[in-house]
Amino acid sequence: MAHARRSSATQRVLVQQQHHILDGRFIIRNMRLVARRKVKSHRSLGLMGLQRSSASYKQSVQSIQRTTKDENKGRDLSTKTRTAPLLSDPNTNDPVSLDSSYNSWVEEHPSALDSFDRMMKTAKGKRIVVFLDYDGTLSPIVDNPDRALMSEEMRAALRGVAKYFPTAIISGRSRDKVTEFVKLSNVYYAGSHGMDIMAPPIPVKSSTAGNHQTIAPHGKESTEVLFQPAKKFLPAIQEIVTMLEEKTKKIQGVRIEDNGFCVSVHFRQVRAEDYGILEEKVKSVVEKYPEFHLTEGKMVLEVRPSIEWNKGHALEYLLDTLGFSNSSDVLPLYIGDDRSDEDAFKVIRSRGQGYPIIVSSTPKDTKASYSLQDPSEVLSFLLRLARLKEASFSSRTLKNGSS
Ligand SMILES: O=P(O)(O)OC[C@H]1O[C@H](O[C@H]2O[C@H](CO)[C@@H](O)[C@H](O)[C@H]2O)[C@H](O)[C@@H](O)[C@@H]1O
Repeated sequence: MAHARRSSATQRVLVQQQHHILDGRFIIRNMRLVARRKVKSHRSLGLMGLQRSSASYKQSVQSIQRTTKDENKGRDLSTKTRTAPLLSDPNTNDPVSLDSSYNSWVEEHPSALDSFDRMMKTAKGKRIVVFLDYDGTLSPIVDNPDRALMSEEMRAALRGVAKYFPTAIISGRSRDKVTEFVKLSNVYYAGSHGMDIMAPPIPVKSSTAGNHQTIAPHGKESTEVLFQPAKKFLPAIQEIVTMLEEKTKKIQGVRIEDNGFCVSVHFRQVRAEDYGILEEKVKSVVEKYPEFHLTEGKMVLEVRPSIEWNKGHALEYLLDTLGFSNSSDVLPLYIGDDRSDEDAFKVIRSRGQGYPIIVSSTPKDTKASYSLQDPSEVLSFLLRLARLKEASFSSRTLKNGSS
């Protein structure tokens, strides 16, 4: 029984590792490594009876090369051709026909770049508020979470967007970490999947914040306040971090990341055969804390306090604090790549206004309406968004100047 459980866990991690390889395809300096791993993964999948044709393997390597070359040029890639990536069904592990499955998924979740003009037409007269996830959205997925740096181009594009639209980043990272990565003062930051928000001090609807209080960290004069609905769990979280470090220290490749109000257990560099034992160890820690639960992200297990608060709540909270609680003409736009972003997608859907956009190069079950393939497409989208305002801003200035 335990063996069966472990081998299905091992299969799952192999599939995730295969997807990780796709995630890693944006990193130019890792290109060779990625290609080598693909060969390795190709072999492992072959051992599992998941043979893939060498033609499709070649096609995937060519696709990696094409993408990295494009990124090298560092230009607006909004017009680049979308190539269907390599894929196996994450539920069944069966190889799937790449072009057909990806293309039919894109029909249901059209490219936000291709749909840009239409989206902006609908947005006319409405106030766009931009929400972004960090990892896998603003920065490419990499092996070492401490090295998930945002490019200077992305930073400049984000700065441009934030100049014209209220902009917030809602990340699973600790707020300090994501602030340190992004380094921009004109955006709002929410860390720990929205459980740690630095927001404007405008009173929020009681329905959004519940009984949770805000704190002005810099005294009365502060222009921002802290909202931390999971504060009471901090001592337990510290215990959990220590316990996880202790219990997993013998498993090669594990990384424990203290994200403030939640904890990440990274297994991206753990050998597939060790995943089962790691999962058991993590579960045995979480079982000791009934007020916590386990969730899964991209090759990461996350321990979170069981409070009714997620990225969706954080989005609503920020809209309120930004002064849009009763506004019918606000248009939230959320771009994210991971499972926790689905909570924000759902909120936008239920509001019946706004654009939930998923970043994915593989078909996925999602509540998002639009898609972008990877962070390079996110960059193109942000550049277009900023340019749109810049253009209308300068034409208005010209008009005013000439009259
Ligand atoms: O909500 P996010 O900002 O997307 O944060 C979710 C997790 O992101 C980070 O992990 C992911 O990115 C790493 C760096 O590319 C990668 O190594 C890891 O496998 C991914 O899961 C972050 O390190 C986690 O703590 C966040 O929970």
